[in-house]
Amino acid sequence: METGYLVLETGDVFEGALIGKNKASMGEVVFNTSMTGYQEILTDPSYAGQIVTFCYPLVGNYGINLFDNESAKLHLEGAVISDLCMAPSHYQSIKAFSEHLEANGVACLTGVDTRAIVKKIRHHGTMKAIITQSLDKSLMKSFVHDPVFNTSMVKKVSVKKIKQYEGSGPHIALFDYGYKKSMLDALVNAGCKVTVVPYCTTFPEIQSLNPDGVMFSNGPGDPAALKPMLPEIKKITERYPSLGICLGHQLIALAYGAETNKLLFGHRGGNHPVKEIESGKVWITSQNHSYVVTDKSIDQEIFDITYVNVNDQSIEGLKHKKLPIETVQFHPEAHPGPDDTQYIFERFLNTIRNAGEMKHAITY
Ligand SMILES: NC(=O)CC[C@H](N)C(=O)O
Repeated sequence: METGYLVLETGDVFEGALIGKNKASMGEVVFNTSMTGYQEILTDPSYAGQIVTFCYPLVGNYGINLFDNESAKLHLEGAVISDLCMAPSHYQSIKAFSEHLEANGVACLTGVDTRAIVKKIRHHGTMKAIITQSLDKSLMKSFVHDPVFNTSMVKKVSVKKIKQYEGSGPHIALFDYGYKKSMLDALVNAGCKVTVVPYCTTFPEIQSLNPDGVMFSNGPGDPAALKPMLPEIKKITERYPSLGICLGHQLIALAYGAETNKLLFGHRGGNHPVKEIESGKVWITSQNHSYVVTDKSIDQEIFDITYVNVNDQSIEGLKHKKLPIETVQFHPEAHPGPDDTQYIFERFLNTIRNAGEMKHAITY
């Protein structure tokens, strides 16, 4: 293995061993506190443009299997690991983490003090970083010119054409902003027919599919980058029972006039406690996001706040007061992390079953 470096925007340099892609890789450095689930994290499209620091010290010990991919590709820009296991042991393992990254051209720096990196991120916030083989000065200049931080990555990860999955239950249009397969699985396993649609699908295009409900998926980047789509999202949610998850939640809130802001270092992990306001119950949730809906920007004439984060009181869920629209910031589909909040999918499907008459409530 060759020597490599993680260089942060602050100028801090961490030396380690480089595997995967041997040239420079740039992204926004974030950290994830999950103890397992590295394969799901590698393939979650919401990590596009990011370098993920794994907080759990041992990664790769159970290898890579055929079942845990959340999408067909690895989307992250790079991985930073304390202790990478090169000889995995698990009956389902088909290859090692290092082989998987090498085959997919993703840079990985291992043998670094990830605790020190996490401390930097917690203090300065998520920031630009490079995984590199050389400490060439010209590389550092590219921090200033990185397009990744200015454009929407949703376009890159979304399907280009609609894709259908047959089922005998309700028909759901699933907006693909970079959806995780577990989200599709939750619907298909419940018997739904699912039509996955590109991120830029308009209201008339959704109407022509005649769905019973619409789901707005997770996805990478700043939700504000999808501003041109907000009027369409508003019309769609006024017409069809809707569920928004993570980026989908943020977009629905924006469409109804709320604002989003960026947390200092986000929530990424498998044990984020979230309080359900109505029942007072605390659910342990899977999370992966930087942005949140700004609480003061929510019009409480339009939305009830349904969930809040126990650690920082940030908004974790909304419910429209009149229309069947529900949104959650966390990931009920889990993978990785606990599936305690899977009931949100069941509730959505029950809402659809009870909402038949609403179809004609608002017409255009
Ligand atoms: N997982 C997601 O959908 C993330 C949403 C958004 N990209 C954020 O970071 O907040």
